[in-house]
Amino acid sequence: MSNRPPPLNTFHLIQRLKRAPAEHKGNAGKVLLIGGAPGMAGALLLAGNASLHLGAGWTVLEMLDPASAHALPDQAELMIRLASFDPTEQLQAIKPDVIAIGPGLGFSNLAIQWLEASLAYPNIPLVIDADALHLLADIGPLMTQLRERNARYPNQTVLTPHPGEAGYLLDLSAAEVQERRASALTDLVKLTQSITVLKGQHTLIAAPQHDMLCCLEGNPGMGTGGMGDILTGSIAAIAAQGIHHQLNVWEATGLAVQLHASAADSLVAKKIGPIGLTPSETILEMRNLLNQHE
Ligand SMILES: NC(=O)C1=CN([C@@H]2O[C@H](COP(=O)(O)OP(=O)(O)OC[C@H]3O[C@@H](n4cnc5c(N)ncnc54)[C@H](OP(=O)(O)O)[C@@H]3O)[C@@H](O)[C@H]2O)[C@@H](O)CC1
Ligand SMILES: Nc1ncnc2c1ncn2[C@@H]1O[C@H](COP(=O)(O)OP(=O)(O)O)[C@@H](O)[C@H]1O
Repeated sequence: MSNRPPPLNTFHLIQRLKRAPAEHKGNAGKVLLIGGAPGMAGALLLAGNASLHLGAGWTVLEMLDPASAHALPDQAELMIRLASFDPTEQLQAIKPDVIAIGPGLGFSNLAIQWLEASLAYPNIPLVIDADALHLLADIGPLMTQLRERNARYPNQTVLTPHPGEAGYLLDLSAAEVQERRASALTDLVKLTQSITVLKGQHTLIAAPQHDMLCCLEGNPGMGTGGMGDILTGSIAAIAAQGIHHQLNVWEATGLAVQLHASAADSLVAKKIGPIGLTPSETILEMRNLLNQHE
């Protein structure tokens, strides 16, 4: 008998995202994405593109790289601005419905300040990925802040580590995490008290209030830099729509994980990959799947 957790089965949730005729961008929510330090602006742009194409009402990027913090003519929908030096004040001004932080964030003082301010921002979905996970592992008070946030606002915070990041949080190597993925995820949930997505082949998700589920879709074509960044933007966009469409953060996370992996499978079935499959192509296929099932 297999010990594998039950499979993710989320596509029935897509109906809840169906838009009523009078709906407007306010009903689809405002996503704020934070990251894109020098050399890694692409990570934040990919997350932003995923948020845009997965249906967020507004997608705002706080870009840490000054050279990249300007509007892009071919992606004019993205509201790209230079990351403020006063994150708390900026969050009060933007009033996001969902925050996602980490893609290409780096480890600067400003990155730390943005993570502190995001953790302190009350009671909205918060997705923490990539370099922000390293900061949580390295800086004890940030981990304490995360646990306090989860005690106050349960089921609102999502962590999306790949095996390397999971190992960093647990003081294990990526290989050790891979040897015992399910128990590593249980340890991560205990440590962080968050909805946690352990990425890699057969992505696992679990939370303090939810049993573990396993994504059976996905393929090695997904091993391309930026593929995780688009998952972060997708979770944020679906969680943002979920606020007015009765989809909670656990459901939004599961749906994004399954859509992401299924989109990659669908592209491979069309011979677009596995070799050379790109995150940008995967975003567009996720949008196709979302609208097919709507
Ligand atoms: N266009 C851009 O601007 C992009 C910018 N990006 C940004 O760059 C920053 C750093 O990200 P990164 O990709 O450079 O390295 P990072 O993810 O910290 O570590 C990689 C190591 O982790 C492990 N590992 C990972 N997956 C595994 C698995 N399934 N199974 C097993 N192990 C696995 C593996 O460790 P190993 O096995 O080698 O010990 C691997 O070597 C971050 O901010 C990101 O957002 C990127 O998103 C790319 C596009
Ligand atoms: N062999 C595989 N099978 C299924 N999914 C995979 C495989 N390799 C990578 N993935 C998926 O691709 C994504 C890679 O994310 P991540 O490592 O964070 O990328 P990046 O940091 O470059 O954005 C994750 O969602 C992971 O589950």
